Amino acid sequence: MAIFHQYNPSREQALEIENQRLKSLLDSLVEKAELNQKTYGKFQRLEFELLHTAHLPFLLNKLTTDFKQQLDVEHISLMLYDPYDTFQEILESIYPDVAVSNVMFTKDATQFDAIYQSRLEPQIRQTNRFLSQILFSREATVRSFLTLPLLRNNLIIGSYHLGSVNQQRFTPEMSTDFYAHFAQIVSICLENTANTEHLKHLSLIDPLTKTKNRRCLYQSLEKELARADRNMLPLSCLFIDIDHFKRINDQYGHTIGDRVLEHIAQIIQPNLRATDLLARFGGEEFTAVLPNCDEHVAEKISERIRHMIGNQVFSSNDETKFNITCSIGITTWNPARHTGSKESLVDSIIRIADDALYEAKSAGRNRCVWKAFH
Ligand SMILES: Nc1nc2c(ncn2[C@@H]2O[C@H](COP(=O)(O)OP(=O)(O)OP(=O)(O)O)[C@@H](O)[C@H]2O)c(=O)[nH]1
Repeated sequence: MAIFHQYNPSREQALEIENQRLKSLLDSLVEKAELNQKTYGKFQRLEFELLHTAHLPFLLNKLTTDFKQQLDVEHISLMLYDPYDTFQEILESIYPDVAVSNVMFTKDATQFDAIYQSRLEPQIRQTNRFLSQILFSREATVRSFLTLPLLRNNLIIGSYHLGSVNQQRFTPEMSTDFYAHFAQIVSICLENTANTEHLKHLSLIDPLTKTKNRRCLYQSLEKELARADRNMLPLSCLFIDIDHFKRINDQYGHTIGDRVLEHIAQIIQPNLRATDLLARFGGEEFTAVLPNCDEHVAEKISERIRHMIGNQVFSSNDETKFNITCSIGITTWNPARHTGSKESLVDSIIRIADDALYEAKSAGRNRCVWKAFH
């Protein structure tokens, strides 16, 4: 028996409507997938850029400044947990000339509680003016923002904040999956870069006095001499040595001797400019490199340092007061005058400053001697 379906216009119509509905659903899914693909590609490019940024200040500036456009926000800030000043030490010691903007450092982990309460996950806000003023600058107009906790091994290491003038930029229904993944990469990059840079920093400083060490001195002196040569500017070098330091150790003990050395570095440092370099050459001997400084200024600075050290009153463990003196050897390299070979210039300048120091010691100590570069 043959079965004939009767033509049913309303059924056809319903199918057509259903067909249209499915088609537009499919279109919107395709559109969403394409958008996701685009967003995925964008975040991948950002993450790739981060992973290839080896220097801390450039990484920070990338995050807070360069990425504004790619992340489609007007304001970005970063708060880093820095209980031991590790980040700040790296920036100050390795990159004193590079400015970093919109980065806050905190020793107080409870500051992150104020941002995240107990939920350490991406959070979108639209009306929290109080928090937005803390996270971004006071003047910034922020109508919606996203806060991303930066975590390593379940511990917070920082917080990354994206702020928009547009209230619809971050809405509660928005998915934050891509941002959460991005925050993980940011955390890894920050931690890795900070660790590597911290090791670099430690390899260049003297642990006792926190001045630069001899390795750093040689590296910097080479660079500074090349710069002085390019700019035709004089460069002076000071060798500062405490007189009869052995007696301090013998009389008051090694710990007091160490404390004196720390103190001496603190006395010398404020007499130098930010572009000068102070290093512990070894033992009780410090070296200062003074770019763009002729012999007259170098002698004045040396005399001031010598007086300040001589006037300082030190105390032993049993509160016995004592003074110390120092001798300073100085030399100046002037590219306008010294047109000879530049080979072993670093060694020569150190040798001549050291010779000048030897002369100061031989002449009775507690004095500055300038010796011409030859
Ligand atoms: N406390 C302490 N002493 C150190 C350190 N490094 C070197 N010294 C001491 O510094 C002293 C240097 O002695 P000398 O080289 O004889 O020089 P000086 O006694 O300062 O005599 P002059 O330099 O000739 O005036 C030695 O006793 C070293 O043990 C250190 O890191 N801490």
